[in-house]
Amino acid sequence: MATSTSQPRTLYQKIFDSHIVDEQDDGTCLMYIDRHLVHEVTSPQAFEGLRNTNRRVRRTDCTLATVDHNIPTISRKAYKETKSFVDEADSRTQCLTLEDNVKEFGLTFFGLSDNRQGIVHIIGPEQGFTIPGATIVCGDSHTSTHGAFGALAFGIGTSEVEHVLATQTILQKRAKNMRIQVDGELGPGVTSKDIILHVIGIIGTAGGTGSVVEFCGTAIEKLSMEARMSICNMSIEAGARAGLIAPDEITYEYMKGRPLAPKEGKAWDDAVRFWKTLPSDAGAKYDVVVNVDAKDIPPTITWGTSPQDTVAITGKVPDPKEAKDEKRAASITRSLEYMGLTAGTPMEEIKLDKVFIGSCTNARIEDLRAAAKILYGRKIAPHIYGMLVPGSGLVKRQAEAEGLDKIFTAAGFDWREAGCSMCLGMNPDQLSPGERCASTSNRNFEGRQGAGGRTHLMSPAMAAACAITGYLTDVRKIVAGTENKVGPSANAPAYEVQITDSKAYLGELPMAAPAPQEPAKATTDEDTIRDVPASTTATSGGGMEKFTVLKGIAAPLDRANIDTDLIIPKQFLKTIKRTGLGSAFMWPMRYDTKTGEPLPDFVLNKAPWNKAKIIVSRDNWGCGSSREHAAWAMLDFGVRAVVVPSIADIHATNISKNGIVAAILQPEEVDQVMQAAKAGEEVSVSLEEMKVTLENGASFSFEMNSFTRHCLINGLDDIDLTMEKADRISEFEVKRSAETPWLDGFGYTKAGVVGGKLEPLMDKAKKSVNKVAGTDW
Ligand SMILES: CC(C)[C@H](C(=O)O)[C@@H](O)C(=O)O
Ligand code: SF4
Repeated sequence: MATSTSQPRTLYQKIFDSHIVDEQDDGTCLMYIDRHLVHEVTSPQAFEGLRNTNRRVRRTDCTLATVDHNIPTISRKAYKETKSFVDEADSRTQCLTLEDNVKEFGLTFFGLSDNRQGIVHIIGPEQGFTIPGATIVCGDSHTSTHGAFGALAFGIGTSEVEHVLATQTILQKRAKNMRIQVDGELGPGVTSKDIILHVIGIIGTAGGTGSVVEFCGTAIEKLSMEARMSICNMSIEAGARAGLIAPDEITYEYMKGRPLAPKEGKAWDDAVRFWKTLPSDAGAKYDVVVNVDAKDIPPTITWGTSPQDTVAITGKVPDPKEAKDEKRAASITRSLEYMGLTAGTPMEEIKLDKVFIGSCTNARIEDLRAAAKILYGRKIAPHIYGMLVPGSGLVKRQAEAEGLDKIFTAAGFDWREAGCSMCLGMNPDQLSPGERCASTSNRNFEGRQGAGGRTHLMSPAMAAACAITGYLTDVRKIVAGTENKVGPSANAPAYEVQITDSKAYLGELPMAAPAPQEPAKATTDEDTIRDVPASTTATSGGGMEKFTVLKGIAAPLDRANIDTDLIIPKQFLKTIKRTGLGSAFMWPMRYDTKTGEPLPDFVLNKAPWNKAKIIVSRDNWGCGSSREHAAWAMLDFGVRAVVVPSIADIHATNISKNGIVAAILQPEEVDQVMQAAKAGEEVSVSLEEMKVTLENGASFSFEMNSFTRHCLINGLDDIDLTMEKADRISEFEVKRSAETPWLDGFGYTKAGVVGGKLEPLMDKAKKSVNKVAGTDW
């Protein structure tokens, strides 16, 4: 089915249309993928799949791998090899497994000995691997970050990672177009992080579900690339499939000279000419438009356990009595309890234990500069532990060249090595139960930074202000010297820092050649889920069983926004297998997080629901991370269907790839299924009739894309189906090479390094001076 190109189109539609390899009548498209980023958590099972089927990686030149989630952020001075450097056994196994896989499949890899290693969403843009107009995927939900370049970038699950590795394509349906327009001037102390938190507060964590969001307006156009990345990064927290910002002169200036960007000369000129055709046409239609006035955005933080729980720093903890309905009141009450907060408390009276400045949202050089501006000449409060984790080895080097590390350490921060760190705590950087943290990361879910930990999201400048007073703090007061808490020097001297060009280190090669590794040892399932009692249900273990009609007990999980961190928390993501995760399903709600003992009152621990085949829940089921482990845990527990009013996009794909059906019903219909589930009645889900039926005869229809239904009913592996289209993919590649040749092949040469030393790139670096104290926001 050809798409008409005569109509005005959005940026999203243009990129989508130009990447279609094949389209079926039901709108399912085979989309070509230009760039694939790979990390250690979501790739082991995908490589195993390739190995089991004797498949190779189709485009090694378009695939870039790094380690980021599991690695310790302690000094690497003593690093010799991963085997002895990563203490925790399961983390070590995942890191070593990736090292083995990149060797076996011939991929470019930034390992622990490479200065270019870092969080996957920081290194892609840094290297120029992220390119306007491209399609970019990674087994990670924050792939949306790369949309800041006008690239269509989205997170995928592990089955899709395998699909992309094998075929360089992915199956996609067209999303809705949503425009979020932010016009006007931002107030003092307001940053791009405040913009995105404010927007999520308005539209909610499901506001963007099924849509690709384009951010535009004068406030967005003025932002730097790094600030734009923070916004697109968190579009996944708004439920969007992807976030986009049209490329412009700021984009081209950022890209120029990066190792993998088109080289200056004809290649560069051709690429820029092409990129200039990408912005949305005048008159392009959007399904939803949200307008925001920049002056209405305050410095914004979160108070609760969802990124939509936002409040101005000058505000108060919300009162459930003022909630719009009972469901919202119940959810506020639950969040307040978890967060240890009392309704009506002024936010600035809330005392903190830790401050984390890091993550793929806010660990770039400009974020560090913003924090340094506030911290210069000041000390963090005595009761605070402050952790500063640069997003990549190159960001770290850059910060050190500018003297920022000295500002941080003089203030009392711990200056670490690059990685995801306490954003998610898959490594040792974690909150202890009850600890409260000001964090520049993107998720404040229950247990996100450590079981029982409490997270308040905010910008780097705000986090720095919080570190100084030890309380949630309005950064504007620090700048004005009017804060009234523990004493920073109100008259901290103005400080000027030489800011070197942030491309100065891009040509660098690894610190040392990694030592040869022994093959990785497989983690046992017992190791991975050692604290959890065994599942009472049979383990199906991966594969895709046919689905026609399912009848069984439905377990009621009567709450909205059950995120994938709740479905399966981080400690269970360290497995390199797909099986054995059933006993970890819904772990934070199912077990006492301190003792690991099952909570007898939790529905999945009680008959008859401990044998549930169906889950009934509320809005936005499966939001958050792209971890397919959530689907594997459900399957292993015995769940083959979910009945919900809405479901997050990536999770929906993940469960369908594992033979689990999502029946999306109207909220009132879900109410009835919920009642039946609570009564312990059996529910039937028929994919043949596309109906959910209750024991009392009530029956509700649901819809599903016909290709997904066909695969589910027949238990088909879509990699096999795509492999049949190999000729079409090859034809597409020939066309791509002719039209956009800069997308082919890796640009790494030794050009950036002469005799082991940096080329004059460093000398060429523009030097600029930036005031780092005062009010120059
Ligand atoms: C581990 C990975 C699957 C996950 C994601 O998809 O987002 C992680 O990066 C996160 O932030 O929760
Ligand atoms: S959100 Fe956190 S854990 Fe996920 S990729 Fe970003 S830094 Fe890593």
